[in-house]
Amino acid sequence: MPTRMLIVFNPAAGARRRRRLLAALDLLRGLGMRPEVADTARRGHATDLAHEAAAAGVRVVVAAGGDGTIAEVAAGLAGSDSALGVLPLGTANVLALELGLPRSPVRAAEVLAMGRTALLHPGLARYADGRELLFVQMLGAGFDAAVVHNLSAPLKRGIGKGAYVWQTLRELPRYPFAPIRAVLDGGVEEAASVIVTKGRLYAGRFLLAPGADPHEQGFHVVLFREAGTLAAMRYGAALPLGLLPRMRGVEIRRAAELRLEGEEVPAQADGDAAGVLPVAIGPAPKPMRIVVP
Ligand SMILES: Nc1ncnc2c1ncn2[C@@H]1O[C@H](COP(=O)(O)OP(=O)(O)OP(=O)(O)O)[C@@H](O)[C@H]1O
Repeated sequence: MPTRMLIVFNPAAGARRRRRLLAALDLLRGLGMRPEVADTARRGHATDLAHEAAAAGVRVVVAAGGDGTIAEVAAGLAGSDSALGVLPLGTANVLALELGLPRSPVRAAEVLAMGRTALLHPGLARYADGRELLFVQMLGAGFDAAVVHNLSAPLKRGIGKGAYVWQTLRELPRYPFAPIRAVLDGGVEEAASVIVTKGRLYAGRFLLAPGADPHEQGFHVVLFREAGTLAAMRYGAALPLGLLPRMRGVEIRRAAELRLEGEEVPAQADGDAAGVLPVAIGPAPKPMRIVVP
């Protein structure tokens, strides 16, 4: 009989994460479950591990890490019947917050043990060179992607979310704000930065797109119209106050498919660097199941 659950663990962030994983494992074993654990050895490894597990008929493959690990596991499960589980051990854990998953590893393990699933509709980004990238929460182009591209991994491990604040301050005076053309199914838009999102939240529990829902099809496209350091500072200050969606110069459109174009504009997907524009965005060929509370 195939294993019912594989936990794909990203050990890159050190000892504290391992302790949280062990707490979750204790709970699952106490309930008589025998999950297997596989550590990732490199970027992208979680996709291979998840793909092999799905091919072997593993019922639930759990991403134990942050949003990047979740996206990698989801990419490996795409098109299969295996469900995606989440143990939130990352820095921002946006998808976990979006789905209402508990932060405590023991409580999150209880959710996994219950095994209730819902449909998730990931997005698929297609690049000019034919490369495809699956994302579960968002794809950003412009300023926030520049922050992600230049973020120091050791600093992120050391001070967590503070690393984003630090890198934002470094990017503010130097990011060139090249214009972005967003070709939505309803028309063409211009913006300085764009975040294409499946969910409501951003950078943790901050509100970005109030009407979005990862269980539904389609995307909310957040357009940041104003370019420049001052505008980016205003947007950054509004985010933790929950005011971003109502800011002057911020507009939200809905789209089933879209294309983002721009000269040397960086992109990020689910918090990891994701190449440069142009990129075409649409739904993944098949929705997937995700374990939810
Ligand atoms: N063994 C490894 N060594 C180095 N990098 C790895 C390893 N395993 C995974 N990674 C990479 O680390 C990146 C970040 O990991 P992850 O998303 O789990 O945590 P995070 O970035 O702290 O969390 P969040 O995305 O929620 O902020 C992933 O995109 C993944 O590609």
